[in-house]
Amino acid sequence: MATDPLQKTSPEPSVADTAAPGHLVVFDQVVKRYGDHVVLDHLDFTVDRGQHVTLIGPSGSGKTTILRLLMTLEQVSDGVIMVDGQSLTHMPGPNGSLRPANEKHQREIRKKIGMVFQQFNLFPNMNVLQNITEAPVNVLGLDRAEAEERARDLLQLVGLEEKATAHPTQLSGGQQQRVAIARALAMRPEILLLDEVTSALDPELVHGVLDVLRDIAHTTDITMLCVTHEMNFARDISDRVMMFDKGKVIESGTPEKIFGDPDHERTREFLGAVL
Ligand SMILES: Nc1ncnc2c1ncn2[C@@H]1O[C@H](COP(=O)(O)OP(=O)(O)OP(=O)(O)O)[C@@H](O)[C@H]1O
Repeated sequence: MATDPLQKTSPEPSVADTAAPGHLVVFDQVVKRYGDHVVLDHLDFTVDRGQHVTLIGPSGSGKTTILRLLMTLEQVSDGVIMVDGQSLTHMPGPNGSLRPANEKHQREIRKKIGMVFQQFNLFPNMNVLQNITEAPVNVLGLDRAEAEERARDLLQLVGLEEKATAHPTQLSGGQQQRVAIARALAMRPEILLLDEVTSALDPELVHGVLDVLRDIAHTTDITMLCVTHEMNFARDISDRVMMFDKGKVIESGTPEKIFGDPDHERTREFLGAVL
């Protein structure tokens, strides 16, 4: 019988084995600037373990930047990000001081986070199985046989068990994106970041990918942060929807509240344009 692909079977190196109670993700007065352009403006929000949070808002409001900061693809200009009780942005310095986190510190915390991008970013020279096992073997140090078993379970989860030896160019965009989802999950992340994962797909391929993600949202306890323009999907999977404008959360609430009866005029305008 296939094992649950999202169930942890062996202990993996973790920086926070003594996981702090409380919020899994904390943004505390986070500022991100590019030159004079303030993209995130003293942003505060939290995400609890197991929550599914969707970020919506106009183009350029800073949604992708939030995911890229969590993935440490970008660094904060100011403020603190905490993940599972540990600072992603800072580390202890001399004499009890704090200094900006270095790459090694961030790499350990980032093991808790997986991301799926708009462009699938699969390794073109590797087959599907190799794409999924590469990081578990090389980053987590997992035994190859165990990584392959995990990968096959995940291929079943995303409905691609027949494609293990195919190369990315032999797959449709929707299939490639489902491989990318399996690849992110193969690291057994606690947090899954989804950045407009269907935006690059032909319309007829969108449903297959969203169905897989709905399934994951409804059947696992993974925490999700999702940037999407698929409002029905957001409604289906979200515990909370956060509406962004100009680098700030202008309102936040259940999907029923935000999609049904938003408080903010800007939210009504935005939803009027996209729904
Ligand atoms: N590397 C960069 N250098 C300069 N400006 C950047 C960089 N990355 C992002 N920006 C700017 O930051 C702002 C926020 O970008 P971000 O991608 O986070 O927005 P978004 O809300 O995700 O938008 P979209 O819905 O269009 O993806 C934009 O004005 C963008 O041009």
